Amino acid sequence: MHAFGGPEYTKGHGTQNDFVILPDPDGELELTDERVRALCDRQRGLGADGVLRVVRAGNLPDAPADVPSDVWFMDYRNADGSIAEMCGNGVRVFARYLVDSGLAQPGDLPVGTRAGVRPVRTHDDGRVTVEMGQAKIFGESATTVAGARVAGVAVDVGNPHLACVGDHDLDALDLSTAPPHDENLFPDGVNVEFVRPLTAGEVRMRVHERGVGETRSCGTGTVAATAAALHAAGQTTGSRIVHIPGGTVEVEITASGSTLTGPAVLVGGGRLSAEWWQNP
Ligand SMILES: N[C@@H](CCC[C@H](N)C(=O)O)C(=O)O
Repeated sequence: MHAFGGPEYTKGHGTQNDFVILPDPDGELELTDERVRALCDRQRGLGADGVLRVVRAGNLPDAPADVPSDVWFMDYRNADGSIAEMCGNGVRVFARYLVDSGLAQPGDLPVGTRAGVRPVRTHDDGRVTVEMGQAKIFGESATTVAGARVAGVAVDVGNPHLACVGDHDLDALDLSTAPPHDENLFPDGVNVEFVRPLTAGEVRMRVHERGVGETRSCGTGTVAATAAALHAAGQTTGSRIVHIPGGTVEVEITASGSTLTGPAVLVGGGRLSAEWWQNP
């Protein structure tokens, strides 16, 4: 057996939005953009949509001041190395990792993110519920698909989204490149959801994620999609079952916040090669 000798990792996913989890309680790993890109690369690395570093908030210099220092902080990176404020599927997988590795007790626990602390509840059946905060609709906008304008609403779920609700032919959508967006409304880029209402209370969605590309699920995206679907139906509160290519999640939006419930799976883990980590 090779003694790989590099950092520990675990691979996990939430509705097939997949992550490499790096435990680093003291914030000692030098997590460069290049290392993140290499880890997420599906040919030269482990392959993932993003990286979740597990660090005590007090040991991460850029953790927001309102996150208590002893809270476990999800230092999230997109596959291209960029930092995002929030990742809903990531929080579920992160909480599953904390519980399964003995860093937290099952039940209710807080997870620190760049969008603030997110209260989480782990369930016995493997699902995890995350309190996602308010999904704020802050404007109307549009993108273009195959030369045609597609209208949507701008939604802030801690990170930015353009959620387009309509009678889309989701199977025919080409999301191999990023749908164009209004740079004035979304100066830091945007995650774009195409949402098709099904029967009452259910929608289907595909997503192109900022810093990643098309993914099989996006937790914050499902919350944005639900807020947009409710808005299109003239409502501000309610719930939706959201079907994404990687599975199904449940979203509820109330007057004061929102919740996301879905599965969180740990696949396995080991150690990276120390040599690869030095020069990935
Ligand atoms: N997959 C995530 C969202 C990850 C961040 C996003 N790509 C961004 O840049 O905002 C989720 O499950 O919410």
